[in-house]
Amino acid sequence: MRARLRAARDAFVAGGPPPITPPAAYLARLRPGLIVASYLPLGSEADPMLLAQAAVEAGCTLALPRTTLREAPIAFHAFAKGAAIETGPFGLRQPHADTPIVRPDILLVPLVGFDGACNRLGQGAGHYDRALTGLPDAWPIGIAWDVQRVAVLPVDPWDRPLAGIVTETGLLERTPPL
Ligand SMILES: Nc1nc2c(c(=O)[nH]1)N(C=O)[C@@H](CNc1ccc(C(=O)N[C@@H](CCC(=O)O)C(=O)O)cc1)CN2
Ligand SMILES: Nc1ncnc2c1ncn2[C@@H]1O[C@H](COP(=O)(O)OP(=O)(O)OP(=O)(O)O)[C@@H](O)[C@H]1O
Repeated sequence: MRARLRAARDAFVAGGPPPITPPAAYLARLRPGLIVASYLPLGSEADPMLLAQAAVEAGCTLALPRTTLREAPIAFHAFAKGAAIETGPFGLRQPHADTPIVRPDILLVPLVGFDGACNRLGQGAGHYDRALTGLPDAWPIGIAWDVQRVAVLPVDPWDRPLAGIVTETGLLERTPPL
């Protein structure tokens, strides 16, 4: 399923990716001082840039994930405009190790696949599942292209669902809310 969804994502983006714009329910949650974790897209991943920009405009602090080994948990580092970015494992663009580690309030989450119940299929390393288990009060929203939607994803006990998913056509909200 991961291989099929990555191929669908590549084909979609090859046609010229549309922008993903911030939905009203996301904008309504932004408050000065909140920490919003974004990510820098890899390959054909959906780009959360416009949502990250809206967070900065609302006075939020941006954070980015940092990965060392596939086996190790990810950490979120504060990211200030103009701060240096380095290339890490898998070609990920990420903040330097010496920038402060922070605890996000809102997370823009990359994904390989999602379903109508806002279940998420990731890279298979458990990075976001583990991070979200440690952030039970945070609001996680997935960022994706509509072609990444499947009817039903298999759910494992450790899988963390998302509060919603934003695609190029709008916001899918989880019912009941997280
Ligand atoms: N842009 C982005 N940043 C992110 C993630 C992500 O999915 N996307 N992560 C989410 O957890 C974390 C990094 N974790 C990762 C874990 C495994 C692989 C991985 O196995 N990649 C495969 C195949 C990639 C492909 O074909 O698209 C590989 O390189 O072999 C990548 C990232 C944190 N930062
Ligand atoms: N809270 C956790 N603590 C320890 N291990 C975890 C936790 N959550 C997931 N894992 C481990 O991570 C591995 C990968 O999980 P899974 O395949 O569901 O990842 P995924 O859905 O691709 O999402 P992502 O990698 O982004 O979190 C599993 O072997 C699982 O045991």
